[in-house]
Amino acid sequence: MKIALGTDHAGIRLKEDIIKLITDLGHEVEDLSCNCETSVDYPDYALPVCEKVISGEVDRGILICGTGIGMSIAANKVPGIRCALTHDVFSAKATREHNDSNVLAMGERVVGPGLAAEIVTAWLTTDFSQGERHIGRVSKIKAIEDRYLKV
Ligand SMILES: O=C(CO)[C@H](O)[C@H](O)[C@H](O)COP(=O)(O)O
Repeated sequence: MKIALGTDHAGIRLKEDIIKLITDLGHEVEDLSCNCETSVDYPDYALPVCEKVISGEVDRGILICGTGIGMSIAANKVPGIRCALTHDVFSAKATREHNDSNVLAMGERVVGPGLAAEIVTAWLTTDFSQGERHIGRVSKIKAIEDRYLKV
């Protein structure tokens, strides 16, 4: 798969480890993160990653900020993005199986590099279950987007 990665200044320290991990798992990384530790604004890094996912240029996106919260809020404003803010391995698997999440958000101030690696590995190696109930629920998320896009 092709994975777009975006971090702000508060997620930058996890970046190199995550790039190496994704590459070691056999995937390609497009790094759209900030390049420095000066303060930047997370929506500016969430949006390009989400646009790549929506356009199909990449298969999935990973976003890292201090808590993962700002990135996930911004990402979930983009129609078609199902961004999961995830800080444990169980949820990383569940959100792929149940929600078919296409973006993962994590907080560098919340998880250490070891747990972050386990979360990313679980998220990248788990498929959507294709269960009928899950397909129906994901369709209902799309219906909510469609409703508000018409306004
Ligand atoms: O949006 C966030 C918090 O919900 C992100 O974690 C940001 O990275 C964080 O707000 C950055 O904080 P800073 O004090 O500007 O470093």
